[in-house]
Amino acid sequence: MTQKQKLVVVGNGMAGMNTIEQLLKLTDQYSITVIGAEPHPNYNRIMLSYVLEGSKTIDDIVINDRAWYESAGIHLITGKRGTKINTEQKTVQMDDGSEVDYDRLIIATGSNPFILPIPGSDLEGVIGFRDIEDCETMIEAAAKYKKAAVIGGGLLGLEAAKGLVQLGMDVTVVHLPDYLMERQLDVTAAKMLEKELESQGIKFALGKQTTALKGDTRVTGLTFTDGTELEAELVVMSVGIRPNTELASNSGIEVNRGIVVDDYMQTSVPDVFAVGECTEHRGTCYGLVAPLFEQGAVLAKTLAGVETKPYEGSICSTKLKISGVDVFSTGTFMEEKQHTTITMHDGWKGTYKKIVMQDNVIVGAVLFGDIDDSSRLERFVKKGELMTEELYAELTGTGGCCGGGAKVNVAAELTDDDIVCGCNGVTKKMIVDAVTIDGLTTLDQVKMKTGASRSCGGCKPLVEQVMQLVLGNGFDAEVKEGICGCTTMSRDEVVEAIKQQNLHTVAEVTKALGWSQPEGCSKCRPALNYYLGMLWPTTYQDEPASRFVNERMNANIQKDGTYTVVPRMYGGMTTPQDLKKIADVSIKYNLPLVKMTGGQRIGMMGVKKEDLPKVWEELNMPSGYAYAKSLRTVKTCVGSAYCRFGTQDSLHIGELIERKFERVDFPAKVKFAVNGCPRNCAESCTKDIGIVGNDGGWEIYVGGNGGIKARLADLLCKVKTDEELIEISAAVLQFYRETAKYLERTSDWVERVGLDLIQRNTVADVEQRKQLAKRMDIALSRTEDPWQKVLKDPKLKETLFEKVVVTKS
Ligand SMILES: Cc1cc2nc3c(=O)[nH]c(=O)nc-3n(C[C@H](O)[C@H](O)[C@H](O)COP(=O)(O)OP(=O)(O)OC[C@H]3O[C@@H](n4cnc5c(N)ncnc54)[C@H](O)[C@@H]3O)c2cc1C
Ligand SMILES: NC(=O)c1ccc[n+]([C@@H]2O[C@H](COP(=O)([O-])OP(=O)(O)OC[C@H]3O[C@@H](n4cnc5c(N)ncnc54)[C@H](O)[C@@H]3O)[C@@H](O)[C@H]2O)c1
Ligand code: SF4
Ligand code: FES
Repeated sequence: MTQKQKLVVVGNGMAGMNTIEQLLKLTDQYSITVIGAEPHPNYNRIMLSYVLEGSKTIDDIVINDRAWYESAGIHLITGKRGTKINTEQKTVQMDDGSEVDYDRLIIATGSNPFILPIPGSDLEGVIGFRDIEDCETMIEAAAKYKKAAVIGGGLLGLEAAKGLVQLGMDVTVVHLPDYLMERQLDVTAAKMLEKELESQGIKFALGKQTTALKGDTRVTGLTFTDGTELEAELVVMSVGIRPNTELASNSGIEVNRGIVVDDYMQTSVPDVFAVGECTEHRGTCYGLVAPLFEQGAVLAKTLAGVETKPYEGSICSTKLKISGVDVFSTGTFMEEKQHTTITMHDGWKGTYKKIVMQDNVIVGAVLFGDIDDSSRLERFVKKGELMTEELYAELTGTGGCCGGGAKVNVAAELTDDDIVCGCNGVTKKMIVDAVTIDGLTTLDQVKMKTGASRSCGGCKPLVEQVMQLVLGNGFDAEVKEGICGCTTMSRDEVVEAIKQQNLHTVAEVTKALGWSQPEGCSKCRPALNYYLGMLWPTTYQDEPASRFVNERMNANIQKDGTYTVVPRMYGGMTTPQDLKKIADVSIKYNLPLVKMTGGQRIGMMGVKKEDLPKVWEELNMPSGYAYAKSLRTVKTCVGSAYCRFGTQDSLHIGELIERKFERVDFPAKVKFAVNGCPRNCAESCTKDIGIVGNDGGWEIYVGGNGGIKARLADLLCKVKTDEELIEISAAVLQFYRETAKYLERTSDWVERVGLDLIQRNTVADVEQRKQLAKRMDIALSRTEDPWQKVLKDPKLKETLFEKVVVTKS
């Protein structure tokens, strides 16, 4: 067997990983290692704007999760920075001193936000907006502070400002020129944009140059050259980016503004390539994904030894991702002497269109208010389309017997090679083939197969139009919710098919049910693993590779790559002996923080991965499952044992419940609370199951949630005895296991299936209730403490937790 060549990528971002995805489609000749400075797997940086404004979560924006790297055989090193390349010996050194050797190397280190070198720029509360950490800092600041300033009214600054307004902050955008987005818009469009954004709550300070930031430790305000000042407790700098060239320049690789590359993304040093925002190609550094993915396509082919056209540079188009604001710009948008323009400005409707031509060739455009023509204009600019009478009539809506007006079917007009999704280089033919050859019928499937609409999402309407063109009435944009893009089947259809066809592994399911990609994806694999375990509780062999990283590691990974260990404390109770053990282990392993959790137990933060098994062994306490879709905590009040108001023994019942239902898998995490009386000190109303003592027995509440979407629990029933309480709790939990969608919290589940159905099955129909409770007991009979399981299995311990020391061979 020939030895695979070693390919190392420094930079686990959008350009580097897109190149690797494209490379894997062409060849398996490389053994790949990826070094990423951030603690996360590869995520969609573009979507950070949506995370900030609250419409997406961090989980939603992960492009390739850790399971993807594992299944692609890629060695992923996160939380480490490449510091120096020895181009003679072909090694990359990392900031912890370890090394990795390469045959070929890709530098994909992206950019750094430019921070204005003015007094006060190092104060607390002054940040750029580039990564998850910045996003989290802003979200935290918005919870504590009121006034924010965003310096720089470009794409990033405006999206940041909108996000902060959504988070409730009073936001002023401070911009140097006297109109916004001057790098993408002309004055007319920029003024229309300003007006629209003002109506959405953003304030503007235009034509202002910041001289200093004020404050002792935390920023309190800005001062400007004209002597005026602005109060701000958070300052976001979005005044442009600088290619991150540090690694290359430390290593003797030619750097100008960016890392200098040729038309095949080769740097000045043999076998060292660069891609993405860190590069400079023919004198240009790019700051949008579409050009970076075009570079990646050329580089992937070069590395795979597949013939490729050279990369000759890109024409950029931009769209602002703020809902309710349609603005687009492509190519040359500011006319000069040599240009002619067509301009249409409708002040009443709030629309603006400008098309710029040179020698009759369309070279650029700006649209505001109505951007339906954006894809066509982008295409015309890329192709250098000539303006004709017909085209003029179409674009201005002035031609035809009815005075124009009829919308052109853009999808029909596209040629096979026309790009539909600029971000991902997806052509019309690729989408048509996905529908006609692969038989795909939903947008999610086409997105999964081709990548179309996976990044900024701006092309979604056009992708749908192309699908509509091919499928006609067979295309329904509002199709039923499939469990992911690998299938059109809903959760219920999948579960039913697993039962009917007696399927027992994830691979069997994806094969038998015709998944579009046999290995599944990060969305469906964990779901199938759960459904299979729920349906075949005594025989199913859990597939750890199909679980999220926290569940595979049995601990919660934190943003610096260390883990949190939370031992079980039944009913929120502990002993002096256990407390001493926690203290001793925390001191021994030098843990930076020991924290009381919201669920009445203790979190030991900052445990190194390789120390996890030792910590578990020395604690010798059961896992608290703080990382799992399982029973988390049973919060209790002191109840009748100690409280003078208490009528019921909440401590006893809380402990009983936690011991009974721990360890079994649920569709999502489950939290309980037990209270000794209706004063409700342990807050039953926001728990998945809340139990409240009353004089004659207990009240059981379901579907509460105190998290992102708060919901008060509904009263399910009142019972008299502890036995009834336990049996109904078991029946509710099992009914939830059997009918909820994977990741659906009880709060959403109760609203979807209805309290009535839950009451009928778990309270009214006693026989059904007993059957459910029995099935819960069967599921519970197979559980085992996961920490002990690892400790008993040296091989598992080694694969999951031994420190990977990368040495030069
Ligand atoms: C909030 C936001 C919104 C955006 N919206 C859009 C949009 O709508 N449309 C669009 O086209 N573009 C958008 N962009 C720009 C787009 O995200 C970037 O063009 C793209 O991410 C650049 O890809 P890259 O791989 O070159 O760099 P990055 O994605 O930044 O990846 C570089 C990675 O390398 C890591 N790294 C750096 N140095 C080292 C080292 N020495 N060792 C190891 N790792 C290292 C970094 O930590 C980073 O994870 C947006 C950017 C932001 C921040
Ligand atoms: N929707 C999108 O396509 C999108 C969204 C976010 C970010 N991005 C990309 O991220 C990168 C960073 O975005 P950006 O907006 O920071 O860069 P940018 O260079 O596009 O805009 C920076 C803006 O800051 C202004 N500025 C410069 N110095 C200033 C000062 N001292 N005071 C006030 N204003 C000043 C500039 O005039 C400019 O308009 C860009 O490459 C951008 O294309 C794209
Ligand atoms: S809920 Fe009732 S019993 Fe429990 S601590 Fe509060 S007052 Fe006492
Ligand atoms: S154009 Fe951005 S995802 Fe398609």
